[in-house]
Amino acid sequence: MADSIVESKNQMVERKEGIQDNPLIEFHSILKEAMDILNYPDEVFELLKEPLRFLEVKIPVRMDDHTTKIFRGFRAQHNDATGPTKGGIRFHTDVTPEEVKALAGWMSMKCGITGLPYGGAKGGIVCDPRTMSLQELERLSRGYVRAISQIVGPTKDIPAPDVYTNSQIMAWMLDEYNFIREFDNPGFITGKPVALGGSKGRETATSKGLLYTLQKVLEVKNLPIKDLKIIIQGFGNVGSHLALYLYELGAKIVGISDVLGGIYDEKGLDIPYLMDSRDSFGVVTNLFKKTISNQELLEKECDVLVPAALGGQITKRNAEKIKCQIVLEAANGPTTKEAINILEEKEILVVPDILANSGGVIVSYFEWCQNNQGYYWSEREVDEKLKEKMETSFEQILHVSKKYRTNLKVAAYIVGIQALAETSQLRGWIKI
Ligand SMILES: NC(=O)C1=CN([C@@H]2O[C@H](COP(=O)(O)OP(=O)(O)OC[C@H]3O[C@@H](n4cnc5c(N)ncnc54)[C@H](O)[C@@H]3O)[C@@H](O)[C@H]2O)C=CC1
Ligand SMILES: O=C(O)CCC(=O)C(=O)O
Repeated sequence: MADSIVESKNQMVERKEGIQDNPLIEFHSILKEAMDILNYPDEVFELLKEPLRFLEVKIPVRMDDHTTKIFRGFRAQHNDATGPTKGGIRFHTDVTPEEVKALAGWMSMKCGITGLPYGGAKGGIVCDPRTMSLQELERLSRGYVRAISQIVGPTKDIPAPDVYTNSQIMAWMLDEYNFIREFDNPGFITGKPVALGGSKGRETATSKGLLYTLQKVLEVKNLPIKDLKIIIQGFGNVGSHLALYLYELGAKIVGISDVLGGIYDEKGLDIPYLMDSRDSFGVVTNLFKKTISNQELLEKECDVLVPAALGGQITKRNAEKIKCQIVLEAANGPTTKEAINILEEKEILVVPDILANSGGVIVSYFEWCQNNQGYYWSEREVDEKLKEKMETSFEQILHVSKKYRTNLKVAAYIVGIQALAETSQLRGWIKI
């Protein structure tokens, strides 16, 4: 969710254009391909294909009209061999158990790739925060924490923001947790406001990480960033900040979109204006008369296409029509395995989510470290450490992709799986 929540009820009709395949099946299929290359026994696949723990809860919330609504929530903890589990919480009408399980698995991969002392987790609540008041959202956030409090905590499982959640929601969740556990460590949750122990640089960390990854890719491809034509799907926390960084470096952002549709201008869009004009849910296209659909936007010609909204956006149904040189996966799971194969045949490079968008969890880790030591870093320190981790992870995955002659997606899984398999073996859970 974008930076702050304002109390606005978005009455516009949402155009559901995403083509959502089953993300858990997606996770399994690439997991299997990577395991086959590693020649790991089936027991490793059996261990990693589903989370070790999955909790489904019902959250009764008193609504402003005095009725009680029961919300469905989930928390999946994929693997805690390496350390506590870690991952965001999504508020969305389409959240499903399969999606949360896949997202938790992807979090494990990210933590393995970047060498964080965590396994993956993810949470979700089936709700439409755009139609709820601030008070209803606060009661829902607090209710969720009460419902999952037994299985989370600063040394067990550490939540963070994801789609349609933000630092204010993290603050309410922290406050509720501190009621339940008296005063526990603020490291129970990350992505908090800086005034409550949040890290400088967390708000923009995912976008910064994407920028550092893209810069490495462009270096390899010998492409200057200036005047590159870029399209970004999704203009929330991740998409909008990335757009601004690229715009400031001289790239031409020719298209952006939000849940209502897209805008496109081959002369380039005024990103600072769009940033100032978007609402707290990352919606800005409602201010324009001439819009196109999200699917049309994805199919426009550009150099770099950045899906930064939801999963399952580029599939076998539209991959043939994608016209770019690089797909930079900012969202989790935006490109299906079948689509990646089609894009590869078209010589389009797919930079995988579990590498490219790991800046968020990296700075969340920095936030947790700062909370644990009670000593806080400058934005510059955070940024330098983030850049170093992003670049090292990219180099490692590039190396593995060359070694095994495979694409970056499978290479990223290989690195993530190896890290998890090593700690799981050391604990005596599996034998590789
Ligand atoms: N926030 C973070 O730190 C991280 C986020 N991600 C991933 O990045 C993606 C975006 O997350 P945030 O920017 O944080 O979310 P956000 O809630 O701030 O923004 C979401 C954006 O996507 C748009 N959107 C929603 N549904 C859409 C649809 N069907 N078609 C097109 N646009 C749609 C919204 O209008 C909004 O502009 C998600 O996939 C998330 O899991 C990944 C790593 C970390
Ligand atoms: O910051 C975190 O801990 C998790 C961020 C997240 O949910 C993600 O990378 O998908």
